[in-house]
Amino acid sequence: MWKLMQCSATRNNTFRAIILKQFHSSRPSYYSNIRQTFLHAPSKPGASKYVPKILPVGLGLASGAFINVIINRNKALCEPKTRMAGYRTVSDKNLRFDWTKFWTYLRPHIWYFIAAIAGALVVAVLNIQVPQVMGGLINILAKFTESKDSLMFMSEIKPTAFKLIGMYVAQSFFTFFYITMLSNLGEKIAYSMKTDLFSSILDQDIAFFDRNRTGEIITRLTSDIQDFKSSFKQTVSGGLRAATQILGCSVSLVMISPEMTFVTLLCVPSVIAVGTIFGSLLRVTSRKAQAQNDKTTAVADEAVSNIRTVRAFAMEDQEKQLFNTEAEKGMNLSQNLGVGIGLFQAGTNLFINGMLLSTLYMGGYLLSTNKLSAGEVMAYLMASQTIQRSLAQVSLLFGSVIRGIAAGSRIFEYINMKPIVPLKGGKTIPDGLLKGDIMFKNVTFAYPTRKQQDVLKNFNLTVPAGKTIAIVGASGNGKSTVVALLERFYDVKEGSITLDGHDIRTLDPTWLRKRALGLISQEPVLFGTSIIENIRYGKPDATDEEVQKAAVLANADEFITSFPKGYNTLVGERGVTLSGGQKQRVAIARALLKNPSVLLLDEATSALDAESEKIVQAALEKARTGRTVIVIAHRLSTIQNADLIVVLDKGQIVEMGTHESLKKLRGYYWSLTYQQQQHSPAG
Ligand SMILES: Nc1ncnc2c1ncn2[C@@H]1O[C@H](COP(=O)(O)OP(=O)(O)OP(=O)(O)O)[C@@H](O)[C@H]1O
Repeated sequence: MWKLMQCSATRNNTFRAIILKQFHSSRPSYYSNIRQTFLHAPSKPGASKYVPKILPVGLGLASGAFINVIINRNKALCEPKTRMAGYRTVSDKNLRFDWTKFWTYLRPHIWYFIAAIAGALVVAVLNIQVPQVMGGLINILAKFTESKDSLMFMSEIKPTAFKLIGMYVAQSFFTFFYITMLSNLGEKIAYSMKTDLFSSILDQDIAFFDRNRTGEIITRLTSDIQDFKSSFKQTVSGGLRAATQILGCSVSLVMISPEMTFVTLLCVPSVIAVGTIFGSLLRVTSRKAQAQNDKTTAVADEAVSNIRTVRAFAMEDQEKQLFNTEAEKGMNLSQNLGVGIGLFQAGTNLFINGMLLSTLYMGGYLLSTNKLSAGEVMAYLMASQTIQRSLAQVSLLFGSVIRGIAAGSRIFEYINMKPIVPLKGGKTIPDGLLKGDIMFKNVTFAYPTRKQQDVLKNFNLTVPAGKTIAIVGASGNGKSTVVALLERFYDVKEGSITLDGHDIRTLDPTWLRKRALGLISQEPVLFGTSIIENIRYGKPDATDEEVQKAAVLANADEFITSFPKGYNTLVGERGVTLSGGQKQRVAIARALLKNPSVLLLDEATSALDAESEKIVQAALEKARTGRTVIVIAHRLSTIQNADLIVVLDKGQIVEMGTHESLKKLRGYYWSLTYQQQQHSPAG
């Protein structure tokens, strides 16, 4: 060591400066990679102040979790009860990554992939060669530290310096090249997966949406796609580079000094072991933190989208408290992650410094015994550092791969999911021939999410074309279910439903919904665009005149034209800037625009006040002409003109007749509904 110091002192400071510069410059990007690998979100300024600097990671994570449990348990005992965050955490355990499917996304862009790999390999090969050329440069520097012949120095150093410059320029160019290729590839794959995923989600059965929360579905479209994309890019670029560099630099090390290589190799297994253990510990914490972030987002999402209910119940404080609790859990997990990352970085730092010192010591010894030149020691240092960095990167990539595979599995789960009721395919009835005869034959049905409970049992109903049938009954007796089955939102368990004698399962569902049926429900939801766009949703190719005609039929034209912007008035999110009656009339116009043969009115006026109901009712009266109509109703006023009234109880028809005949019958369920309505202002 002493000899090495003497050597360094006499040969000037250049050698030391170059070594230290190389050593330090390598670390910022390396550490930012670590953070990128384990943290999904960019680091928060100031977050590190919470992180204790030295703690064994297991102890840190475990004690953090223990303290959290104690704090949360005490809090739970003291805090007032508020709604639960009710967010279903999906287990990834049974999901499998579909490699065949992945290949179908990769195959069309295979040239980008090959180009990216080639570029990354060139960069890796250059990285391997740079230490050797740098070593040559150091040898020339060392040679001229004592002799002051600058002309000679310039001529000797020129070829090596130019070679090095050329290599650095080539390295920059190929780095740019492979990152661009990889970025294009990643974006193209992510785009295809995202659009396929969205398309698959929209194709799913309604039962799928009964089972899964909107927040969870959206997470797959956003953060899972993002995770998969970044993991893919990181794995291809980092993995390839790391593997090539480890291999290439190992060869260089052996060529420079087999003795020193042996000493270095002794450390490799421990580096891999520690890296892997840390990697998996941090990965688990990272996944927990990410899941907790999703949960926090879901709480915020529900509070914001239900702001009117929150305000009406003065629940702002409770919502804030719920959000704070979930956000705090997220913060605690992220802090644990921070402790782990801190320890990992500190440990890596210590290890790299130790390696540097021992290589210097050993290198100095070999230098003093003339077995190695200063340039060779320098080349050795650079190559061994490249290997250390690459090894650390491989262990970090391991976490990224696991995360990417988990995200990919979740994405493919939805993409590969086939709906029971397909959107398209089947017979259609030509326009002129469609009459609108409907028949339910011995229909038994249970919702897929509650298979044990038959909502309809041996349900039989005939609705002749052009007639109006009203279905009444107490709440929860299956009235809306009749409409849902006709729309084929679900398929019947037993029996069949026919339209003009055709089982609806043999008809094209898109044609059925687009052309044959028009559904108007109790709480119509509009899209946050203009009134004209909302009405045109019923028939995208409708002219402005057709839209206006439908609005006139729905008694909507008058109020629409009274707005300063008329049909171009924006209705706000879900139509929030329109009154209930106005929204309903826009929805009626939207349904009438497609000129359906069968009109399904699922309590279409029950959410309205008496005045609005009268206006909407008048609109519906006009719309009924020449159509088969099924009315689901609570109020007698809505069914006075029905040709037949059916009383439903626990999924079975218990009474059937005209308005007058049923009034006389006074069956239990009918009289219940009847009496209720007689005493209500709208009845
Ligand atoms: N998507 C669903 N998944 C599971 N069960 C459901 C679903 N929708 C309704 N149900 C159940 O089916 C039964 C019938 O519901 P349905 O909505 O048809 O009743 P309804 O007579 O229209 O009631 P209301 O007059 O209150 O609207 C109820 O017990 C209800 O809880």
